[in-house]
Amino acid sequence: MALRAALRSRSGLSGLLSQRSSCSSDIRMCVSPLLVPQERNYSTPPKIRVEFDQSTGVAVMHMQSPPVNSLSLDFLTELCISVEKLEMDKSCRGLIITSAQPKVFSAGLDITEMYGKSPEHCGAFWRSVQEMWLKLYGSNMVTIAAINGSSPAGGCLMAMTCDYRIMADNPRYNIGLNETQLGIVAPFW
Ligand SMILES: CCCCC/C=C\C/C=C\CC/C=C/CC(=O)SCCNC(=O)CCNC(=O)[C@H](O)C(C)(C)COP(=O)(O)OP(=O)(O)OC[C@H]1O[C@@H](n2cnc3c(N)ncnc32)[C@H](O)[C@@H]1OP(=O)(O)O
Repeated sequence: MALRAALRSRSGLSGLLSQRSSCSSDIRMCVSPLLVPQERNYSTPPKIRVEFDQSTGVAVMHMQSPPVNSLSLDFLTELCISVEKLEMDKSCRGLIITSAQPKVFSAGLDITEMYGKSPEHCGAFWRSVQEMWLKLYGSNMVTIAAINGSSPAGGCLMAMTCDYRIMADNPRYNIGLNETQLGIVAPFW
């Protein structure tokens, strides 16, 4: 419902994002090496589940945030912490990222994080997006996106930051960047 409201009010959404784009250099400098969980509600089930096989050195990260693994601040924070933990374990050489949700790898940025929120919240959210792709793109592990469902926009970004991508062969699954259709201008990075 909130997504539909946000899509109906494109100008509000793009306005907020273009506000952030005007201080993109500031954002770049603000990316911190460690994300501190700020709004994590520990009563909710984890959005990320990691299985690490010591014998192969390969970890599988299951994204399990119903319904569509949208990239909320909480989700991104958990994901980054999980990647950091694996990075610190030198026996972990490879990381496979996949979805535990049916038909969707990730729906991209959580629209509800950007609609009707304060500039401060949008700033924190955008930093967490940057942190996610920087962490994956710069990882020492071999990273693979096992794309077992649709992966628009931020979901595509996440997959692109991995070293390899394998996508399930299903014509119903889409992948690509659609932010101009949504009226979003991706800021400089
Ligand atoms: C290599 C280095 C490069 C570095 C570059 C750095 C930066 C680059 C900058 C930007 C690039 C990335 C930009 C990202 C922008 C975004 O991600 S904006 C989000 C765009 N996402 C979408 O438009 C996806 C919209 N959703 C869908 O298409 C479909 O929902 C789906 C994912 C294909 C699933 O379809 P399905 O039929 O199974 O489910 P529903 O459509 O019924 O949805 C179920 C439920 O989920 C809600 N929902 C869907 N998507 C989102 C979302 N993105 N955020 C929040 N909520 C979402 C939907 O509203 C439904 O909820 P309900 O109505 O309450 O049931």
